[in-house]
Amino acid sequence: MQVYDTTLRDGAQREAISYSVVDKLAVARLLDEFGVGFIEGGWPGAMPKDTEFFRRARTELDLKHAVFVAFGATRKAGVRVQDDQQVRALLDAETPAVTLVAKSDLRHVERALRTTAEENLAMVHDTVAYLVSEGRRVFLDLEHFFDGYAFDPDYTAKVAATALAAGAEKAVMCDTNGGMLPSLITRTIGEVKGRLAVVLGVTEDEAVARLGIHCQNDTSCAVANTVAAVEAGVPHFQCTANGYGERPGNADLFAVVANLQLKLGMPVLPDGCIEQMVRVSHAIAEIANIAPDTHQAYVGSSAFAHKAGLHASAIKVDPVLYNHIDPVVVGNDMRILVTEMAGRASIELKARELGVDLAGHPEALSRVTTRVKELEARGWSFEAADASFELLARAELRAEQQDGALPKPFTLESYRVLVEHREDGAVVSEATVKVRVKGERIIATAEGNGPVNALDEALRVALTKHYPELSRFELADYKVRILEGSHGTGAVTRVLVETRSTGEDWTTVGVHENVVEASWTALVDALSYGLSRQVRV
Ligand SMILES: CC(=O)SCCNC(=O)CCNC(=O)[C@H](O)C(C)(C)COP(=O)(O)OP(=O)(O)OC[C@H]1O[C@@H](n2cnc3c(N)ncnc32)[C@H](O)[C@@H]1OP(=O)(O)O
Ligand SMILES: CC(=O)C(=O)O
Repeated sequence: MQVYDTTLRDGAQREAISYSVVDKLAVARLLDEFGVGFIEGGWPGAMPKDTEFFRRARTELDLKHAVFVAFGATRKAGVRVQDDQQVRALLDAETPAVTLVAKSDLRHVERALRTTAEENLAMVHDTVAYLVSEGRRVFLDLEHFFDGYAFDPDYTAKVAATALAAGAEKAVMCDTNGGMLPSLITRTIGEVKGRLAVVLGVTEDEAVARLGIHCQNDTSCAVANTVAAVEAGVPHFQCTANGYGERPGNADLFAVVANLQLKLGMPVLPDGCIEQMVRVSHAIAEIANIAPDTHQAYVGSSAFAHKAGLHASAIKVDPVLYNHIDPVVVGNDMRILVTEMAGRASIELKARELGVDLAGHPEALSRVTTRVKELEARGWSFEAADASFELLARAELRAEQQDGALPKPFTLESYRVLVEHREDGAVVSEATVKVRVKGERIIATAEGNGPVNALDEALRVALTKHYPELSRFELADYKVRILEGSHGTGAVTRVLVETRSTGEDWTTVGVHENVVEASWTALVDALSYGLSRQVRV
């Protein structure tokens, strides 16, 4: 099976992606580590960056698994192949393999290329034969193959046969406009292999073994179409990391590889590579400057995240019951989400994940479950606030064990926040907190660029003497959402605070009609949680 990656060529045709040469080198290394068989690096001669990339790759890219491929078009109509500058640039790239794009839909030949059916066949033949004579492995991408085949099957099959007869290793059927469905792919390949077998004088199995598949994702079926082609006997498939590509994109390399390897038992990658899937997917997203899709199959952080209580109750018995694969196989993790849809099993599993054992404490478990549902109904959201959930679970566990309340690093007497709009337009916030810390009453005041920042600063001033570790805590993110009121109440504000300290981050939540009070709750949880992890309070 040939796993052919075109992230650096077709994937770069996605809106908003613009790789530098250094980015391209880094992506190529990641794809090679992932074990793909071919890496299409770009179109040398079409843009200076790609020409430069191929020049630098010669000395800077030491591929362990993959064959490096340059991409370009067949010679121009009416131009001798030896005189075509684009074809020259393909040779100058000095790659062991070249992929040529050719028109295979007669309408495109006549209307886009503005040439004859015969000249297009000659362009294909001459360019393939020339590059083969220069020692290159040649693949031919048949643009608009499926649309062309539906319009004029004889001509489209003839373009494929011409390429193969001229020495192309594979004729790759491209669903360029991405309009196919799996059943149409299967049916077309069934017919095409029969036609090619006759023209090439080989068996149908030998004919299909000379084909490849390249699917765009305009019907959201690119992965399914690719898998259908492989199931029909096609031994070469082209994909891009995370499905990046023109318009809605291409077939996602990771989903195709996982489907073939894990569902159909085809060993498409070298041993040990499939476990790298999540790491490679996210690293390429980072380089492409595109936030990873959390819901992407196999590699998304939500790909194995379970929210429904019923799921969790079965997962508690055996995770296999609600996961289509073991997430570890692709380098992912299962997660249990705690929300209003949680049942006792979800709460027990989530608490266990956070190191709180509620399994032997049915009353505490019930109370935490009820409390989560009540709070979520009032606008709280624990899904993204593990730290607040952990504090809640620990508090209920201590109550059941009659250990008293969860120790708090401080108790609040009061806080006050002022926002002053001055004559010169400056807006200054000032907060005063009065707290008791280890028996000492402390009053502290601080200014900030907003009321929450001022509160955070004042609290730190008050607590730092007793908890110097606080200086390492950094408020990393602060999100506010206004929620519709429910049960006759007014709107409420939900605040999520993300805090970071050395090697760790955690998120807490607060909800109130007043944004400052919601922020205060989230801040207090953030500091309490952080201190409970780092010092005994
Ligand atoms: C389906 C795909 O995604 S294939 C990959 C497409 N990728 C790209 O187009 C990205 C890189 N492209 C480019 O940088 C430029 O389009 C270039 C350098 C290739 C060509 O630029 P230009 O010479 O200015 O031509 P332009 O882009 O306007 O048109 C393409 C030309 O190639 C011709 N052409 C198109 N397909 C082929 C083909 N398979 N074989 C030969 N010539 C072709 C067109 O007829 C047109 O010729 P014309 O200039 O004589 O009218
Ligand atoms: C070649 C290619 O990218 C396509 O036809 O979609």
